[in-house]
Amino acid sequence: MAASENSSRDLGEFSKQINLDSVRDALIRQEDSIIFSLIERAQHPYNAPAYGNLAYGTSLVEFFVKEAEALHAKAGRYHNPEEVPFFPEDLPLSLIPPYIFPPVLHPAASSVNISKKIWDVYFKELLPLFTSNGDDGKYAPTLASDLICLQALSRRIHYGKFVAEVKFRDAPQDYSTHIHTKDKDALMKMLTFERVEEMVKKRVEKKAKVFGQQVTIEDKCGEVDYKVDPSVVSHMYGEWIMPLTKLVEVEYLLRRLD
Ligand SMILES: O=C(O)C(=O)C[C@]1(C(=O)O)C=C[C@@H](O)C=C1
Repeated sequence: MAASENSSRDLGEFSKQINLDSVRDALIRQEDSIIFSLIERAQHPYNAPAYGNLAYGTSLVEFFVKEAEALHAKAGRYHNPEEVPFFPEDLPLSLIPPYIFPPVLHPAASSVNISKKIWDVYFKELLPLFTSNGDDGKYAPTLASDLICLQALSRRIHYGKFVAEVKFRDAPQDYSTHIHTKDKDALMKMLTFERVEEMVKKRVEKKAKVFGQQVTIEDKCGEVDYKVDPSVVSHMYGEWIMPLTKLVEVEYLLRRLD
């Protein structure tokens, strides 16, 4: 749909329809993208030379992601408030007319960007957990897979802005008290649902089992070999993906009354 086709009435309606169930549904859907992206990346070993510094001070991965983001920016990817670039500096302008996204978030949302943290966590913590040691020399497909992983993780984690927005709308008075006093711990406590987090960890483990099985025509008995260890996926969610989503939620809420 072209920009001119989304009427302001439709945009307003959408903004009102979003609720905790719908944002949680979006997070559940994004689990599929994350798990498939990990499975794709796990086809290759760690491939350290893709991440080391090149002679002129950058790495192959940095070059690859910057160039890809420049192309995506020209195609309008970052008009979408769900998409946050890793290298926002010097991105080219979009060549296509902007699609007008429903104005769900507070304008200060655009200043919430934890891409650098996500980048560090992905390369230092996550990648070594789900790739084997070694170097197959196939750096182009490796980096293409890294890009998809990074984008899926970033979209999920920054989606915390939408989650925080619906939580704020559901209890504006309670959140405002802690926002005024900048009480990060109280905000973190208010937005945390341990029971939901346990469900997320169990579900992603199950999805990793279903999506990561070798499918054969004959039924096989015995040990199943998974493409990515399902318990590692659950661990990643518990240790990094959900905590970073909550960090985004807190950062967004702190700016919600600006
Ligand atoms: O579902 C929520 O309420 C969220 O805030 C999302 C999320 C998550 O990252 O999955 C984060 C915090 C909650 O404790 C539970 C789950």
